[in-house]
Amino acid sequence: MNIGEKDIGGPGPSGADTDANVIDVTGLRRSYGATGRRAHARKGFEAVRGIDFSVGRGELFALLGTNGAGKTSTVELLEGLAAPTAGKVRVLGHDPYTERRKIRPRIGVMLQEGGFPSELTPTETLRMWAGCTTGARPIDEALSSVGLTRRKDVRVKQLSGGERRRLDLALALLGRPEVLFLDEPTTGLDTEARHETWELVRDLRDSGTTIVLTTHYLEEAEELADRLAILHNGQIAAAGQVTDVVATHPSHIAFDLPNGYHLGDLPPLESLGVIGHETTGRRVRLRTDELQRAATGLLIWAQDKGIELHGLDVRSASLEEAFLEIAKGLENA
Ligand SMILES: Nc1ncnc2c1ncn2[C@@H]1O[C@H](COP(=O)(O)OP(=O)(O)OP(=O)(O)O)[C@@H](O)[C@H]1O
Repeated sequence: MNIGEKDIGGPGPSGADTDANVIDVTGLRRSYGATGRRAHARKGFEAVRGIDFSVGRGELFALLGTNGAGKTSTVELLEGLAAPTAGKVRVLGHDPYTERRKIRPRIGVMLQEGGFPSELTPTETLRMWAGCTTGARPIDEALSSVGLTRRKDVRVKQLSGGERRRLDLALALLGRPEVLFLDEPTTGLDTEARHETWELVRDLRDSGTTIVLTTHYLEEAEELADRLAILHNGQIAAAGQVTDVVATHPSHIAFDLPNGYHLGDLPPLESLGVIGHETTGRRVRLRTDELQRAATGLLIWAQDKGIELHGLDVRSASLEEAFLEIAKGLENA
């Protein structure tokens, strides 16, 4: 069976949730080491500082952030592994901490480190896990859904890093979760294994599973996320669809200035909507919020002069550039 087939990711048993939102987070805070006693009250360290977001049914929502931004601290609250210091979390209409027994059978969690016994085979590992999973899928189906059928009787210690991550995913999917939490699912994988995992995740989303993904890889969020939030120092620095987050940052045009021409020979840069430029040797880089206007003006100029712009590169900001600018802006704030 393929992971994309409808019966694995689709909504499971119905619960208290009737809204379109599967996850709702309001004013969420989490502190470590705080004590509540008045006489010796200690504030502790606040890792999550009042965040709000929601995730709709069937959406793939990515939480991005630098090291220590508060991603894991947030996701643990969604998974019901800890209680918030303040604010509210609802997953499938329930408080994931106080009503964990209600939501646990309906969520799947892929942690950063699976840590299963290395002497067992994937089949044995899944069988052991199935024993404590409500409504577990057949083991062979779970193995084939992540492409591990051929490796099902090899010891875990002999699996590659990518195969182990796929076994992690198979465990998270064993109970046919409605909501899946993926904590850095491709860290340490090579490019090919990463792309294979992306295919599996896309199939799951297409089959209706709601997915919360944390990742360091901006390209991963760009490839997979319907919406994302960038966390920085426990707060949301930017949020929305990838195109929204990227659209607030300048696009780039780069080209080699033809021999015999100088920067001053170009049309006035402000008239092209250029907001910044730099040159390295003959290479010119322009920044603009009006990519079409700037590119058109430049190309018309080149055509009129009868010259070819070698090495021409015209592109919108990438998520990585937007992310770096947001982080830099916050550091300087
Ligand atoms: N148990 C803890 N006690 C005290 N501080 C903690 C604890 N766990 C995390 N922190 C701190 O809270 C902050 C947020 O950590 P968190 O692990 O949530 O970040 P993250 O975004 O997941 O980082 P990474 O990408 O490195 O995994 C960090 O400064 C971290 O040192």
